[in-house]
Formats: sequence, C-alpha cells, structure tokens
Amino acid sequence: MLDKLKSRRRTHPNVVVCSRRIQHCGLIPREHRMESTVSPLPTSFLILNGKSAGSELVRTAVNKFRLDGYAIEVRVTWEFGDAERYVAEAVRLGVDTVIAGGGDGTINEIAAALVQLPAEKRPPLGLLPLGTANDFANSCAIPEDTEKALLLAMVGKSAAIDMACVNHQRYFINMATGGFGTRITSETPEKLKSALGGASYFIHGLLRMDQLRADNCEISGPDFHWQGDALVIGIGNGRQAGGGQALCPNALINDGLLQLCVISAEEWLPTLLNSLSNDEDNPHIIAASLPWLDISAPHDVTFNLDGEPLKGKNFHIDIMPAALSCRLPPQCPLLE
Ligand SMILES: Nc1ncnc2c1ncn2[C@@H]1O[C@H](COP(=O)(O)OP(=O)(O)OP(=O)(O)O)[C@@H](O)[C@H]1O
Ligand SMILES: [Mg+2]
Repeated sequence: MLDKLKSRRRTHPNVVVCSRRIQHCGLIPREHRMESTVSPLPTSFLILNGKSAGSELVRTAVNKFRLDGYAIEVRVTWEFGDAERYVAEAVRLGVDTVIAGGGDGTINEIAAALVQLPAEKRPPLGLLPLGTANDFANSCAIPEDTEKALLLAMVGKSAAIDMACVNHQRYFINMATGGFGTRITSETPEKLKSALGGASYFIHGLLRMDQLRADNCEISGPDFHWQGDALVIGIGNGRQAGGGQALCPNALINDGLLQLCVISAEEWLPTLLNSLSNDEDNPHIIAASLPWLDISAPHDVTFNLDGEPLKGKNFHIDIMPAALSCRLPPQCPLLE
C-alpha cells in the first residue's frame, strides 16, 4: 500500500530538501522560497484538536511519516477560533493538504475556514478521525487505523465535495440536526464522551427521554412545504449524526443536494424505534432532496451543525456544490 502511494508522489516546491530528509519542522513561506527548493513529497499541515494532543498513536504516525520524508507541520487547538488561524497559516505556507485531526466539530471548523478562502488558495482537506463519534469520517469509510488514515489524508485522491451554508454565515459539512437529536449531542457531557465514545450520544439520549419535547416548525424549499411538530430534523450533506444514527441514509456529498429527514412527533416511540433504519413507508418520516430550504419556528430552536450548536427562529440553508476538495478513499460510499 505504502509503495503504491509513494509511486504516486508529486513534485512540490514547498519544502527544502536537506540530504534525503525534509526539514519538516519549518515549512518555508511562499515568499521566502528559492527556485531550487523542490521536494518529491507532498506537504501537510495537521491541525490537531487539543483533546487529542496527547495521543501516542498520532505522535508515532507523524514521526514515522516524517522519517519517510513527508513534511508534516502540526498545530494544536486550545479553543474555538484556533483552527481558523491555523488554516490561514497553512495557506501562507502553501501546503498541499490541511488535515483535520479531531471529530466532526474540528472538521467543521477547518472546512468552514477553507470554504471562505478564494478557490485558488484553498488546499484540499484531509481527515484524521480523533473525535468521539467521527460521524463524517466513519460514513466516508476513512480507516480507523491512525497511520492508514494519516497516509490517506496526506496523499489520497481528492474529490470535489459540497458543503452547506446556514444563514449565509455558518457552515456544515456533514449534517445539521434539530430537535431531540440536537439536545442529545450538544448536551452529552465530555466525560461520558471520553468514557463511552460514540455510544455516549445514544445512551445520553435514552436517559433524557423523559424530557422529550417536539419543536413546532415550518419547513419549505423548492416544491416542498411541511409544518408540524418535529421530534428530529436531520439535514444531511453526509448521512449520519449523533454517533452512527443514519438519519439521511441516501445522502451523497457531491450531488449538489441536501437530504431532509423529519421525524414528526405523533406516535414518537414506535417511530423512534423504526426510524433509525429510516423506513421510507413510515408516515411519520418526511424525506426530501433539496438544494436549499427554509426553517422557521415560533420559539428558538437549536440546530447542531456537525455537533456545534446554533440557536435561532429562522434558518436558511443552501447547498454549496463542489465547495471543497477532500482526500477520500476510492470507495467512499458518500460519492456518486
Ligand atoms: N484543547 C481543547 N480542549 C477542549 N475542547 C477543544 C480544544 N480545542 C478545541 N476544542 C473544541 O472542541 C470542539 C470540537 O470537538 P470535536 O467535535 O472535534 O470532538 P468530539 O465532539 O469529541 O467528536 P465528535 O463531534 O466526532 O463526536 C469545538 O467546539 C472546539 O472549540
Ligand atoms: Mg463534536
């Protein structure tokens, strides 16, 4: 596998070759590069969520690939906002790939920063899943093994993928969820997440059933209108959220469409039990494929954009076709 990928390496002018090794701890900014500085290896900029900063698996994988000659810069986030600054740094350095090392929220923050750059400056995104649920990476079939995932993130083939924009200012790459599902993911305690991983969202959801409350809302889009009490609203660019719940099982990330799935509140228990397999005949599930949609509610509702909350009464959601390029496995189930 490694040999096959190595044979596909491209020449890139971003790094200085120092004997056979690359000076991986200091990529040279574009303006300071000399004509003769060439490297046969791609350069990567790994933005690691601070929650995974201590991972020995990551350290071992990065060191291994650096010894093989790959140039990998690593930055660690401490709080929201750090990733965007690091993306700006990565662009200044002219790297071949920006790698999101974290969960769905980390991918969201990095993808949102990338999509706001001018297209010609936008490097491809790579994924190193290190979060709790890793819903986007899992549904893209990114390898669980850290070394395999890092190699794919550095040199995998990139594909153009869509993103979604909410109210012209926020973004999601995987899914926006509202209603009951939202409250599960935004309120699941960090301790439960680190102890139980993806299952924590589901378990926390079961514990919270007594507080189940539907959101009354109106949803409209091209040739589509629905109003009612929604228990769960899923708007998918990708397919699953909340730790493996495939709310939008037919979604594709390069079809220029959003998949809407609403589980209405009537007879919620049988619906909930059946719904997670998304039975198309179930009258309590409303599904549609739309390029944009508007959602309005009389009271504040919270939407989770890739697990990060956004509160409001009115949401306008647009698909942004081919907004990013992302290094994905050849058999990624989310590509058409
Ligand atoms: N050093 C840090 N410690 C704690 N939180 C951090 C740190 N750096 C960034 N964050 C925050 O982490 C959140 C993103 O976490 P992320 O979604 O990647 O992990 P997760 O929630 O465990 O995984 P998943 O969403 O896949 O279940 C963002 O809100 C971000 O601001
Ligand atoms: Mg998260």
